[in-house]
Amino acid sequence: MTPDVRPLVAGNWKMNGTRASLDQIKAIAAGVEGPLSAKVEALICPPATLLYVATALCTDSPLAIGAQDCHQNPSGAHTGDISAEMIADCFGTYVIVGHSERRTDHAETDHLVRAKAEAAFAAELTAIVCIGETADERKAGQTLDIIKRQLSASVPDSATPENTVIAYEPVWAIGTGLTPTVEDVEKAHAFMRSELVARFGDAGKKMRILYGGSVKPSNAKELMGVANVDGALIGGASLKATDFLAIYGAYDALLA
Ligand SMILES: O=C[C@H](O)COP(=O)(O)O
Repeated sequence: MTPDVRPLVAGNWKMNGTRASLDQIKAIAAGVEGPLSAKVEALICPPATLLYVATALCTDSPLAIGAQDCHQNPSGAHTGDISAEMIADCFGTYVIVGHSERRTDHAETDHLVRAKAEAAFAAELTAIVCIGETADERKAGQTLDIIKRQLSASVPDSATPENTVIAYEPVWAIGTGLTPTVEDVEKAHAFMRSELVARFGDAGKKMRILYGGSVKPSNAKELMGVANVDGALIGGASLKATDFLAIYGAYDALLA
């Protein structure tokens, strides 16, 4: 955790979820009602097909709804893409950009990810900019070099604590059940904090840095308790309301 920074517990549903899954969103929205919501923010990013109906379900809820990607342009001939403006038009407030699955499946570069984050800012969305090393890069001892390059190249100069969240997701930890040691998470997050402060000054002290990669109810308290870990980006465990809420609820003990 970082002093005076409101953590964010975010779920990324990836390419999962149909209308039947809206019951999980309803349960999460109901589950995050209560005193903890003043201290910890909750977000679900369903597939784009569910975005509008999900925001409609959450109008009176502290649960925020976001999207998983946006195009870098505001409109135009880009079949199959959605713009940041369209997400805002559906009342989404966040968009994930640069997830490693997009970097791999769609060959997204740091330069493109930065342009997408800028498009998000223009539509008054908060961008969750994802970074993280692969297993080979880790084995080669390049973790901090990769983090440094991706942070510097993917995060726009106009980033602020309000419009930007960083999500550190070691690629080898995503969906594998593997997580870095607490010491490794602490080291990576301390490094990102120092890089953000060097670039953005005081604003860099307040920018949230999430950890993502096999976060589960069983390891949430330990991971969320690490210095400079300001929440989680959760894949698989966010699909079930009970698991998501158990992770969110880990802050009950951490903030007690
Ligand atoms: O965006 C979320 C991450 O890729 C983590 O996924 P996971 O929790 O299934 O490992």
